[in-house]
Amino acid sequence: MAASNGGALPVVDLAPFFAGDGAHDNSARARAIEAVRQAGQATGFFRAVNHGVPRELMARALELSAAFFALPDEEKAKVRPAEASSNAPLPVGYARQPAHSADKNEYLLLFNPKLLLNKYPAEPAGLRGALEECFAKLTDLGLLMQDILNECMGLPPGFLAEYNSDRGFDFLTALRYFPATTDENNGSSAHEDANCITFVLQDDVGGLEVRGVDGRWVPAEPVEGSIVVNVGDVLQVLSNKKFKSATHRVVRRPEAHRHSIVFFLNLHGDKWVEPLPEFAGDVGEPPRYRGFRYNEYMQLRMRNKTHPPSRPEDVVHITYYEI
Ligand SMILES: O=C(O)CCC(=O)C(=O)O
Ligand SMILES: [Fe+2]
Repeated sequence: MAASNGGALPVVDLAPFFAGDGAHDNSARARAIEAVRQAGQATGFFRAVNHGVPRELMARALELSAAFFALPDEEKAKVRPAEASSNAPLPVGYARQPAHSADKNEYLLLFNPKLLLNKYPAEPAGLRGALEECFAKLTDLGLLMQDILNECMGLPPGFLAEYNSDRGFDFLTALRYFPATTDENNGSSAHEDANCITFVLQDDVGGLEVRGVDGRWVPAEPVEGSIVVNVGDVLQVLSNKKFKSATHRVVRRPEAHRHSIVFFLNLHGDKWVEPLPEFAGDVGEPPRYRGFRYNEYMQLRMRNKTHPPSRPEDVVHITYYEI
């Protein structure tokens, strides 16, 4: 059996971006930026190490999240989203994919804790704190990665930071995937993420896969302490498809629940998204997408989940805006 060494994904060492050893090592910095550029243009997927999120926090959050999902359904139902309309861009709290969905998982969704929109489980003690700490650390990592991608894309310094300066739409999900059955193992169907940049923390079960440049599925195996990073649709559109929104899926494994914590560095719903002139008119390339207001796309994507179309071709992807 092949070793699960995670060797298939490019590894990006972010140590030179943090204070301490190597912080002023410009060649290490340049290597990391080049590795992100190559991965971003090839598959949109890579693995980050020395990313500034403490290992202990990652392990603790995954363990507490597993303890929450192991609670009886009645307990979990206490944090179901309120029926009445909420100010949150997506329903917060606990949800299980609808029975008719091909995706077999359940999750807890939260927005930036500072917005006071979230619903937290009372149990297990410590889960709320761990998820809030993860949220803060992953936001910091998201902003760093956004600056790195800004440089990879050759944009003016601080361009993406200014374009995406509102942190009101970022969200985090803690997920549990059910064990595969004898006839079915879909955990999360092949998709691209709608947002800007996604980070995945996972337990040791495995099952996350990314579509390689040759179209084959490559496992993003768990490697303790590392974080899987992927580029989302917003950056694919801004870069006029020079940077790839990673196609990925989760395949369930038999005999084990899988847990992950996924952070989505997002974009405010009011923002307009279209190919930047640097990747279109300025370089004589036709725009590959028409412009759209981001919230329109997010709501269409949410509808895919709540009202899955019977014909797969009716599921909305970023191709919906393709010219
Ligand atoms: O759970 C994972 O590893 C990935 C989940 C995912 O792709 C998503 O929520 O968009
Ligand atoms: Fe995803």
